[in-house]
Amino acid sequence: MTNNKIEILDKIEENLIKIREKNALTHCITNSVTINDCANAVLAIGGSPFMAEDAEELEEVVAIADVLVINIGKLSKNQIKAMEISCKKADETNTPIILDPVGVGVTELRNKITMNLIDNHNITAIRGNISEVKSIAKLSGVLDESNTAKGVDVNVDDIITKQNLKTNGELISTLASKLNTVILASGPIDILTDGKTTIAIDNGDDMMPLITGSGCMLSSVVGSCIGGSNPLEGSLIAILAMNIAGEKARAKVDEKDEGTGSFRTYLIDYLYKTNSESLINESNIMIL
Ligand SMILES: Nc1ncnc2c1ncn2[C@@H]1O[C@H](COP(=O)(O)OP(=O)(O)OP(=O)(O)O)[C@@H](O)[C@H]1O
Ligand SMILES: Cc1ncsc1CCO
Ligand SMILES: [Mg+2]
Repeated sequence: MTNNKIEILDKIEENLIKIREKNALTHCITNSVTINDCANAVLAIGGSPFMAEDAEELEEVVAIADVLVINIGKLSKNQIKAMEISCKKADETNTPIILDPVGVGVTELRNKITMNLIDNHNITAIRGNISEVKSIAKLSGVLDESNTAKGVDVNVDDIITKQNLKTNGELISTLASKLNTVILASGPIDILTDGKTTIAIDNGDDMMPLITGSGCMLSSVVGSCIGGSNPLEGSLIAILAMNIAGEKARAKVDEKDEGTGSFRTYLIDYLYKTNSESLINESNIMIL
């Protein structure tokens, strides 16, 4: 991708058309807490969700899928096996794999599963909160020490701010190069990088972390967008679509004096209403 902001924004319209035309079959192995929100988010952006995880059918599912999303939020023995079978098949069929390493750093099991997936398969993109991304940096030998996430939530000491943006950008870019993958680290400001181009995205709303699964939904939407375009540009559309939908959903709940339950519904509504004009005009991105 170019490092020119105008050229990056110029590609949004054609990529969003491609994503909608492709209607990428998005195979998700994900946690049961937010699985329904993920399926609805995929439909809203223009993908086609397929949540399958029984070993018996997985090779057939991956063979027809455009993209595979792996979310380790609520692991079970069956799911771990499903992830291994699906990723092995996805490597054979060159199907992009998106990894959401929920809670990596918090338990040994999550560390083991995450690093097994990263070390043994072609991961196209990793989407996690900044604590999760830093934990992977530590496990990969790119960072000496890291805080741990608070369960599935970011550690407050890690939150991306204007002050630590450059340092975080450099760290995540180094990690992306080392792992040969795109990384999208989320928070109040998000950082997206493939190791060559690094973009900060300052959109979204502080109500987003107050509903469960805004990150899981984002990872699934990243999957559909990558399946319909390409890793870096697809991830950029996904994060802009989610965060601008978040901003509009917040304005709507404030206007109607509502709360987080309604916010969750409006988030899907505005994801569905995503259009390139608003992604371009309302985006607040900076090339690092
Ligand atoms: N304080 C904030 N202000 C604006 N946007 C935010 C804020 N916190 C998170 N977001 C947005 O919310 C979405 C999810 O990011 P977050 O870092 O909370 O993911 P997560 O911790 O993996 O979530 P979960 O595991 O609950 O699904 C991203 O689109 C991110 O940009
Ligand atoms: C709350 C929760 N617990 C395991 S997965 C999940 C969804 C948000 O990541
Ligand atoms: Mg998460």
